[in-house]
Amino acid sequence: MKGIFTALITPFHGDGKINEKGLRQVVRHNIDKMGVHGLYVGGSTGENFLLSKETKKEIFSIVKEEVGTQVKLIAQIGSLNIEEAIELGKYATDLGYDALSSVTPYYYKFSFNEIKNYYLQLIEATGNKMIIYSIPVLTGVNFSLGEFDQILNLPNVIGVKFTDSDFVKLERLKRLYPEKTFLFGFDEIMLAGCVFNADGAIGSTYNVMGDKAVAIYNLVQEEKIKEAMEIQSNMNQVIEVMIQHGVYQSIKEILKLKGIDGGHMKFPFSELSGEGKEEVKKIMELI
Ligand SMILES: CC(=O)N[C@@H]([C@@H](O)[C@H](O)[C@H](O)CO)[C@@H](O)CC(=O)C(=O)O
Repeated sequence: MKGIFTALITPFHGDGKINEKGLRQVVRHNIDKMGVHGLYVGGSTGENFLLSKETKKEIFSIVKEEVGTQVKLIAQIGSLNIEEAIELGKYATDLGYDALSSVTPYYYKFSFNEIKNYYLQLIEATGNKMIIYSIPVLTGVNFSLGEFDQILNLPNVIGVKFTDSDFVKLERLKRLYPEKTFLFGFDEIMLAGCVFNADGAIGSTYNVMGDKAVAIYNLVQEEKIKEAMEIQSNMNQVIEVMIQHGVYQSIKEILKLKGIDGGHMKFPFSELSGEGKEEVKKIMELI
């Protein structure tokens, strides 16, 4: 479970239903053109938390059918509803997903023990490998090192999707748990994550710049940091525009300009503005 994983976007039709043709094209683009090592399916980027259980299953199924065993597949199955999370986890496991992932339970201010029991129940019920999706900026859940120690020692926990800029904690975790996998979650500083011993990265922008992320990942292995920094800087010029106009919307627009059906957003997300389309067009030469 090392390398670059794309947090897969989900193309929708205007009525909010899955655009299957577009989804298959996006999967093919990630494998054949971006050359990423795996796909992280059902994450934030996939607009997952806006979807019904049935739609989530439809996505897991289409993606697995398109991918086969060409790249590694991680299914983000986390939900505030534990029964739904377990059902999705069993479904993705039965489809043959290499590992599951779950966001830390959010919205209510759960205690650490409540969060630990959530993962225990999920792991026991699904019987698959588990990657903890830690994203304090969106969930407010920020494990201490001691709490990470307990979480990482739960059965079947193989690692963490570390979407956090606390590099001291990242370096410490990898040093204390060298056998666990830490996949970095901020694309704009993924070079720093890899230099601080992350085992790779998971990110939304890799749908359109995954080749650059793979190049950075490889250059870090070769200790060519200066070259890697040039690519990271180039990526960040694009990401700046994406953040200004909507990351997911910008990704779908870039794909469309490349002839791939990125589809619509899921309500209540708005579509990319006219200004955003103009700004995205201007940065196409950087991608
Ligand atoms: C909130 C969010 O979408 N963060 C992205 C990043 O890839 C982010 O889009 C990127 O760093 C640009 O800011 C990922 O960490 C999220 C992710 O991997 C997911 O879709 O689950």
